[in-house]
Amino acid sequence: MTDIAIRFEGAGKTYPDGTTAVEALDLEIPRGSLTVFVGPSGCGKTTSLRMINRMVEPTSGTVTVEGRDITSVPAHELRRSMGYVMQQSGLMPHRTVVDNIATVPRLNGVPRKQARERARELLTTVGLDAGLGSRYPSQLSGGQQQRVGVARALAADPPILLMDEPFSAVDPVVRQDLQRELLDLQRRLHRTVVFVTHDIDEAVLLGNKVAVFATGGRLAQYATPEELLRAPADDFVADFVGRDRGFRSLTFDSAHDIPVRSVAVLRPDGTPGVVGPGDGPFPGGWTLRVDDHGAPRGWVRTGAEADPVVGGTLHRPGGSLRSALDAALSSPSGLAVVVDDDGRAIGVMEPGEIVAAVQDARLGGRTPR
Ligand SMILES: Nc1ncnc2c1ncn2[C@@H]1O[C@H](COP(=O)(O)OP(=O)(O)OP(=O)(O)O)[C@@H](O)[C@H]1O
Repeated sequence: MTDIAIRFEGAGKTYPDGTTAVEALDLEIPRGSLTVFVGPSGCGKTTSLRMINRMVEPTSGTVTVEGRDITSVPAHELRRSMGYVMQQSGLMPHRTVVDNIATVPRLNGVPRKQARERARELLTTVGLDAGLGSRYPSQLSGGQQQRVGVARALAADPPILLMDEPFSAVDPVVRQDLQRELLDLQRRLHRTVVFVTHDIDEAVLLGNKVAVFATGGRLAQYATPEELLRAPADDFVADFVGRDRGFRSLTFDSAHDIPVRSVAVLRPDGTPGVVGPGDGPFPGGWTLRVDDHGAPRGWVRTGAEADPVVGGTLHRPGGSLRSALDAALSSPSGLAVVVDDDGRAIGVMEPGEIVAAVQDARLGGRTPR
């Protein structure tokens, strides 16, 4: 067995009205990976996804799944071997949540009781209370319905999961939860997931590989998120990925070369102290207030009697350059606070040293545009 689960070879789709939805597509999707199809509206992402389960038949070329030309597999059989999740969860309104999830296993001959038991288990897998199983879809929130959609797609334990803009109809907060849970799920289950979105941030967050489609159904670039951000293949990809891509790509650079400096601290009982590798001088003229456990509680000007200015994200050792930069930019003192796994302050990073590291990262290996 190769490590390729799905292979498009010159696979194209031209509709009878002459619209070319997908130009001859060559693409290999590795087994166990999460591959994202991304691009503007109408560029052929959904059509390409649907060619995998024969909801759309290519007009040229072939699609193979696990080495088999899919036209040799009856469409209904093929679809049962793949989970499918779409934007509107597509749940059947007159069936309970549990029976919705159990649909495909029942079609595959699993006895009702067993299928329902498994359905309840799956509810917990996707982060829902098993008690919701007896409700009807309309009695769930949009985010809950999408989770049920994912549970239903997983019910037959398919090796391949096709997801067509599954999170785009829910609000941004719920969407973030769903994205995090999908990543979590994928870490445990290692399915071959093909995920369609028009949101580049979602693509970069979720994808092991990202296929960027351009208008007219052309594949503009197929790369890891990191490659995409660092070296967009052409102007179309560069524009689509966006101007702040350099900033986003810092997520892939480590901050480990930036020295952690010591900082003056003030404990709740008023005793001054120092955390960090040395005993000064302390950068920036600021003192960090800490609580009894040493967790940061805000900044005061050294020597000044004032309420601390709170705020700022925290950086952890091993974190990315972006995390260090975020911590500095959001810190009232301009110093990035570094904390250990227990949240205790262990020092600071100076903004000048962070910026120098950002410049180094940009010069080393970035394609200037
Ligand atoms: N049945 C059809 N007949 C004719 N043209 C079609 C048909 N289905 C889709 N198309 C066209 O094919 C092109 C690609 O459509 P597709 O749905 O794959 O795009 P998409 O990238 O998924 O878009 P979106 O993000 O808007 O869902 C579009 O121009 C669309 O209008």
